[in-house]
Amino acid sequence: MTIQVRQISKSFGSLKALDNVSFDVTPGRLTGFVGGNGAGKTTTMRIILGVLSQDSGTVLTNGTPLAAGHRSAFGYMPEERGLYPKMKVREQLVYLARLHGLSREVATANADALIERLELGHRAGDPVEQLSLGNQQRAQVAAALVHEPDFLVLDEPFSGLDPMAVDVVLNVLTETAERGIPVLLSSHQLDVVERLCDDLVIIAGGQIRAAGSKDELREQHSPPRYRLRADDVSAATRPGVTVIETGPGEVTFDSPDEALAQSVLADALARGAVREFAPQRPRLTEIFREVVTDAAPRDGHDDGEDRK
Ligand SMILES: Nc1ncnc2c1ncn2[C@@H]1O[C@H](COP(=O)(O)OP(=O)(O)OP(=O)(O)O)[C@@H](O)[C@H]1O
Repeated sequence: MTIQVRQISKSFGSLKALDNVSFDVTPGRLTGFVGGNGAGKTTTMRIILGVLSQDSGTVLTNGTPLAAGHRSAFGYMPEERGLYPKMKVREQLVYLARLHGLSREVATANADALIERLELGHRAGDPVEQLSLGNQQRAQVAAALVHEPDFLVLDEPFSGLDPMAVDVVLNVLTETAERGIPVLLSSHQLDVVERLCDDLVIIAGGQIRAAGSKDELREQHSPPRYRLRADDVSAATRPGVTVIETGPGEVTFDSPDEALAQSVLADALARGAVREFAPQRPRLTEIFREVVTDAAPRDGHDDGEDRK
């Protein structure tokens, strides 16, 4: 099942929080939804989940507009979280799964499996409010998954987690995606998203600035730049090639096409040993900066701090 967000717009008074937002969340892949404070991530997720209504636009699954009933099969980890603080972790997970119509046996089996996968076994009998924030967050992830959702939406699932907890949660999300469930997660931690996600959607000022697979985005936004480390790097000095940086035994250059870059490599090989030849791909942080600063902020769009 592919989730298709199509031309969603939403205003709060005079503030246009979302402006014609469109993107896909594909099964089997982790899609990272990235943007700064107030960019529109939570608003988009709430609209997908049906807890907030859009002014215009549609959310579709495989081409069919989403019906309210279908959304009950979604899993959601809201930004404001949402577990009952006084209820014990295991009891609460079983309860939530039962609310979605699962039998006691299946609900219990799912809860126990998630408790184990998220390494919460030692706290399963404690009320949520007694857990550390990181463990509460793991419990939230379990709550979003315990009823076997067919689409998973997580608002900032990694914020406040230590690196080991990030890995534990990530493994669970990757397994979920591998079972064919589309997973959309928002984050402002670009390094984490870069490591974890297959697809990216970049939003700023309520508009989608870039979307696609991590590799596609790197490809689209990379300058045609190469790095060569070799005995003799003088091959890069030739018409059509722009040398960006050079040092003993190494050179970074831009070449307008792959064939010309390959001829630099062939030449360098003819002259001696080549230790490295590779295209230089930009990091996500660089792409993000490029696509987000490309567009000036629009009137009335704040940084989201006033509401928090
Ligand atoms: N209920 C609301 N009433 C008024 N303005 C709102 C409301 N919800 C969101 N906004 C505004 O809409 C814009 C988008 O907010 P949103 O929470 O979707 O951003 P975000 O990308 O999730 O940001 P953050 O990372 O800070 O949570 C912000 O300017 C915010 O102040």
